[in-house]
Amino acid sequence: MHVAGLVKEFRRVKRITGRFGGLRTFFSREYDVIRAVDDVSFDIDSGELVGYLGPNGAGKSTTIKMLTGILPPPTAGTVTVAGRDPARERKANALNIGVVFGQRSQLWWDLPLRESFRALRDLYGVPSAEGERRQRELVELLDMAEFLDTPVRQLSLGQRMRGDLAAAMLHQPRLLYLDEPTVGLDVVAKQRIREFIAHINAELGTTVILTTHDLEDVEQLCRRIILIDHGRVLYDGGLAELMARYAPYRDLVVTLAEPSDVVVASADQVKRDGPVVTLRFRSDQVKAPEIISAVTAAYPVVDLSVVEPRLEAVISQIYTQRGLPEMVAS
Ligand SMILES: Nc1ncnc2c1ncn2[C@@H]1O[C@H](COP(=O)(O)OP(=O)(O)OP(=O)(O)O)[C@@H](O)[C@H]1O
Repeated sequence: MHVAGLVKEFRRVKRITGRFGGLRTFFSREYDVIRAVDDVSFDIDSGELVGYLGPNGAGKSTTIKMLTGILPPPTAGTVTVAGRDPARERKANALNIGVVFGQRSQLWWDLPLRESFRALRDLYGVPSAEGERRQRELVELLDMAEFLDTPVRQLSLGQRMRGDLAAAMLHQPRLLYLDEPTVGLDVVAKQRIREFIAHINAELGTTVILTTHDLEDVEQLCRRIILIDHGRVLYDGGLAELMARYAPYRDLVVTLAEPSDVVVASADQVKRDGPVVTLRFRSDQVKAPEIISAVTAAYPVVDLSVVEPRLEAVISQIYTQRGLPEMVAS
């Protein structure tokens, strides 16, 4: 997939307030232009699993919609998916891709899942024996046998999401777009969905583009992330590299036999709460055992643990200051 200089602008009628505002807005010819995607470029190779992340309103869904061809051609720039322009070759592109929008089901509300699956297999022209085999596999992987004959409207959110994922995979697309596939799910249901995503990526080689606000999804699944804000790419690279660059430290949390400050070389005390002291050290310059030895040699230690920086801390700082920080403070 190749995306170059992608721009999408929306025109929105300017709202007029005051007397007869609603009516005047209705007849108005004045527009505001919203640049939802602003010069985005990236390449994604076959078999990658990439997190496409950003705060609310960053332009993620708009990008995904252009990649799937749901939206008309972009304001500027190009998108090529498997050699095709998705907006102009929508049908051919559809055979190559699967899409799941977590907030909105693609299934037929009144039909049982089994019927929805059959209709989709027909729609995509999947030969019936092959379709049956894939369906059986998906039903097993997502543990759906119990509710296969239940109308979609009666399914729980977790069941419905599993149904949507299976529906998107029945024609075995090379590329799967997932827009918040775990939104609103409990921890067990989220875990099941994550395992499924990891499975299809590893076993079928499906390329996955994942949009989510759940950073545990990202930590567990993505090696690479593309981070956007205000329609622009802030970061495109490895998750490990992001952490190493912006949070190259570890915390050693020590509980002492009695309250005291701790002074050791190569680590700074960043917090003290009674006998519990937090020491921070650069993990690229000094190893945890060295700090632990120094502390235990000089202080009566009751308990200790090493705490890794959280992706959440890095991402929330990037969102708050709307750009990449020098280094994340905490
Ligand atoms: N059809 C549309 N008409 C006008 N403006 C739109 C339209 N779709 C999106 N926008 C605007 O474009 C911007 C980006 O929206 P988009 O839905 O792509 O963000 P997002 O990153 O997916 O956000 P979220 O995480 O909240 O889903 C927002 O300011 C939004 O209001």
